[in-house]
Amino acid sequence: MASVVDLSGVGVRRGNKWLLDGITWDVEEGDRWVIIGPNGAGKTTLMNILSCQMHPTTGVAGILGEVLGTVDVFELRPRIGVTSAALADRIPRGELVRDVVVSASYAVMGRWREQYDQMDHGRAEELMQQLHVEDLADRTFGTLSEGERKRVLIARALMTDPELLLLDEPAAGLDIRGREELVASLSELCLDDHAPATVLVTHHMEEVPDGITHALLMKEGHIVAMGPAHLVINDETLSETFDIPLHVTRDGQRWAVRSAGPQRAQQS
Ligand SMILES: Nc1ncnc2c1ncn2[C@@H]1O[C@H](COP(=O)(O)OP(=O)(O)OP(=O)(O)O)[C@@H](O)[C@H]1O
Repeated sequence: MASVVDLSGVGVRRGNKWLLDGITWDVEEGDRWVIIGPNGAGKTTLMNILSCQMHPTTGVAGILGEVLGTVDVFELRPRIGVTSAALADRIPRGELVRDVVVSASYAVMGRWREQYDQMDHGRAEELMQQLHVEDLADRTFGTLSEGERKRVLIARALMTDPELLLLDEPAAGLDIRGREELVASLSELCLDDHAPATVLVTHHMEEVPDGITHALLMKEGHIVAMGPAHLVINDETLSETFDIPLHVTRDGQRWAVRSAGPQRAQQS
């Protein structure tokens, strides 16, 4: 399997602070990673390196076989699909859903005069079906629920057939139904052999979809644990990551976590 991400000793420094420190990590084709960590752990900074929006201060960041700093990032970025809240904010609210998806072919937000061919439209239709938003194709983005928007953005991120898919807190701000529908869509994606290597960031174990193969736990800019998800995610590693005693359970393919502190001890 080829390396999609190959980080070696990556650090990012701003002022006196190391936002990332000594990150050595490989993502291979077919991998589906979840990155878990508390607020301020450095997850978004790491995603900014992966999406070629930021260069490391130290170390070597290999992305899709190229080394950041030695390659034109404008050639690399179209090979990477990204969804994030920051990106969602930049989508014009009056844009039709079908145009939000198809316009990714030209890496534009807000369709103007670009011409798309039948293949582009066919691909957009296929992805809207895959993400269960085909019935929303003629609605404007601004009229969608938060959960619907998130699924449309994933369809858009897949439009260019990326080799790496980055999902930064895809379920943030959703109610339980929205979260469950999104996690179901993400599970389908993660279990699809043809889907690109995927890295998903979340704070919540309940949002980890079926099909995730690996986990990277981080805090204060460094890695606490990483490896196959079923080996890495446990009471000890999660408690260390979040600095609080935690108890994690797995029911079927879904994870759940709760405090293992004094309250729980008193109840039992
Ligand atoms: N340009 C900057 N200068 C100084 N500090 C920064 C800068 N950008 C981010 N930070 C700090 O770096 C740390 C890591 O930020 P980052 O956004 O990567 O964390 P995160 O894990 O994504 O957090 P959250 O879960 O809250 O989104 C935070 O403490 C943040 O305040």
